Amino acid sequence: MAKQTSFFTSVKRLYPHVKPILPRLFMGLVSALLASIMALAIPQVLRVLINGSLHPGGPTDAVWISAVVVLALGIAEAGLVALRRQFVINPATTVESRMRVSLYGHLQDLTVSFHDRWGSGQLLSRAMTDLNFLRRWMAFGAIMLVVTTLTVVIGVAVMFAMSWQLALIFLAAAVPIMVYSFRFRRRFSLVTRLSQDQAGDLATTVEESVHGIRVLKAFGRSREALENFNEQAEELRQTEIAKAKHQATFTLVVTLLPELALGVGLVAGVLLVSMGQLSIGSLVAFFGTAAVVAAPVEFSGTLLAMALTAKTALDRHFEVMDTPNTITSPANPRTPKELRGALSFKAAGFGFDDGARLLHDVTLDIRPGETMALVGITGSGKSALLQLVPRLYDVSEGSVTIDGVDVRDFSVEQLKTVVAVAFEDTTLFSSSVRDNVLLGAPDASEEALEEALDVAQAHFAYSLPDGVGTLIGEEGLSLSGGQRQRIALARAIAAKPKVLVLDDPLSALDVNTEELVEARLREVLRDTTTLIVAHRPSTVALADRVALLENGSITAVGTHTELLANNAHYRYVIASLDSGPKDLDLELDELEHELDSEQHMDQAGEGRR
Ligand SMILES: Nc1ncnc2c1ncn2[C@@H]1O[C@H](COP(=O)(O)OP(=O)(O)OP(=O)(O)O)[C@@H](O)[C@H]1O
Repeated sequence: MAKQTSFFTSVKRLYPHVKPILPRLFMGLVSALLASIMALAIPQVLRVLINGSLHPGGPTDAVWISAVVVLALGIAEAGLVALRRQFVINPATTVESRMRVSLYGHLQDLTVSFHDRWGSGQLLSRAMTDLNFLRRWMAFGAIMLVVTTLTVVIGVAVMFAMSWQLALIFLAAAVPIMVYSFRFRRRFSLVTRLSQDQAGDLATTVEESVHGIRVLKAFGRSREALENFNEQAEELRQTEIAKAKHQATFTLVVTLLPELALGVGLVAGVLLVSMGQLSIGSLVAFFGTAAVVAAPVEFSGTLLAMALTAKTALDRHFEVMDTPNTITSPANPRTPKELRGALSFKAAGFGFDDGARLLHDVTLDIRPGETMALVGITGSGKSALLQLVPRLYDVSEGSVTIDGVDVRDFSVEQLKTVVAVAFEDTTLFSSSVRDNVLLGAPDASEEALEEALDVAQAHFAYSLPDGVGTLIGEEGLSLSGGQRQRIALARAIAAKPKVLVLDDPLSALDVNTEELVEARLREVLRDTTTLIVAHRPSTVALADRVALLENGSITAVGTHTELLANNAHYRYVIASLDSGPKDLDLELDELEHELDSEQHMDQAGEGRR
C-alpha cells in the first residue's frame, strides 16, 4: 500500500512542472476571479435600483441604466470565462505532455527488475489517464477551487454587509458542511485510489489478452478470458458507483443545507424588513448574492472530487518517478586500455528481487574471440546469468568484467556499444526491418545491414513487400518465429560488439537454416567473444568450449567432447536437450570408438616396446 501523504504535500510536487506556466495560470485565476466579481456585482446593481428608484414616481432612467449595467456585467463575465480558458488550456497541455515525456524517459531508464514487478497496464494508465486528470485539474479544477473559495469568502462578506443576522444563519449551515467534507475527503481519497489502481489492472488484462489472443483462441479460453475481464470490470464499476455515491451524498449535503439556511433566512429577512431593520433592496441583494454563492458551494463536491483524483494521480505518477534507477553510470567511468573482449565472471552471485539466490560463486573466464556455450537444465539460471553482462540486472556479489574492468565501472552508454544481445523471445518494434536491425547501430552503413542480414540468413527481408523498408512489429507485417529470431540475431550482429550474448537465438530455425547461420556466424564471430545459451546440440557445436551451469554455479568448463566423457551431469543435460538422445547415442558411440582406438594404439605401442 502506498504511503498516504497530505493533499498539499502531494500537490507541492507539481510546482517544478507548473513553475514555467505560473504567470498564465495566475492570469487565468485573475480572469476567473473577475468573472465571479462580475456575477457578485449584479445583485448590488439591483439593490441600488430597488432602494433608489423602484418606488412610485421614481426615475425611469435608472431602470434603463441598471439594465445596461447588468447586461454589460453579464457580457464581461462571459468574456472573462472565455479568457480564463484561453490562458490555461495551452500551458496545461504543455505540462501534461512534458510530464508524460519525463515519465516515459524514466521508464526507459528504470531497471528490468522494476519492469518485472509492474504490470504494463498500471504504467499505461499512469502515463495516459492520470496525466489527463491532472491536466483537467490544472486547467479547470485547481483554478475553480481557488476562485470558488474566494467567491464564497467575498460573497459571505457582502452578505454580512447586507445583514449580519441573515449572514449568520447562512454561515451556520457551513459548520456541518465542513465536518462532512472532512469525512468525504478521507473516504473519497481511498475509493478514488482504488478505482485508479483497478483501471490500471484492467488495462493490464486488456494488454495481456491482446498479446495472447492466439493462445486464448487456440485453447478456446476466450469465454474464460471474457468472464475474468467481466469480473474485473464489475469490480471497477462497483468502485465507480461507490465513488459516485460519495460524491452525490456530498453534493446533496452542500445543496440542501444552504437551501435550508436560505429558507430560514427568508422568513427572518421578511421579519427584519417588517421591523424596519433591513431595506427591501438589501434583502433582494442578500438573496441575489446568496444565489451567486450557492452555485460554487454546490459545485464544491465536484471540485473536491477533482482535487482528490488529481492528488491520487500525482501520487501514482511520483510512485514511478521516485523509483530510483539503480543501474547507472559511475561518477568516473573506466574503459579497458585495450578492448579485446575477455569476459570474466568472478564469484558472481545473483537473485531476483522476490526470490532466493539463483546464482552464486559463478566463476568463468571466456577468452577474447572465444565462443562459449552455456548449458544447464531448464530453469537453472542461464538467461539470468547472461543478462548480467549487459547489466540488465546487476550482480548481488562478485563481479562481471570485460578486459578486467567491472561492467559496473563502464559508462552505461559505452557498455551498450561493447555488448550486444539477442534473446530467444524476440521483440521487434513497429518500424522498418532496417531500423529494427540497426537499432544498436543507427549510423551503420547499408553494407553493415546487408552483412548482418546475410549472417543471420535473413535474406527473406529483401522479398518483403517493401524490402528492408517494410514495416514490421506490432503495427506492421507479421513475421514467423524463425524470421523474427533472424532479424533479432541480425540486430545483435549489426551492432558489431566486442562481446555478444545470445540466449538461444536459433531455437526457432529449422536445422538447415541453423547450419547456414552457424557457418556464417563462425566466420564473423572470430573476433567477437560470444556467450551463447544452447538448448540444442547443434548450438553447442558452434562453441569452442562449453560451461555447465549446475545448482547456480559453473561446475565444469571444457570442450563438448571432454565434458561428455567426464561429466555425468553434462551427459544428462545434453540428453535432455532437443533431439539430444539420438545425437547423444551417436556421439557416445563415436567417443567409445575413439577411446577404443586410443587404447589399441597405446597397447600396440607398449607391445612394440
Ligand atoms: N523476472 C523474474 N523474477 C523472478 N524470478 C524469475 C524471473 N525470471 C526468471 N525467474 C526464475 O529464475 C529461474 C531461472 O530462470 P532463467 O530464465 O534464467 O532460467 P534458464 O536456465 O534460462 O531456463 P530455460 O532453459 O528454461 O530458458 C527460474 O526459476 C525462473 O522462474
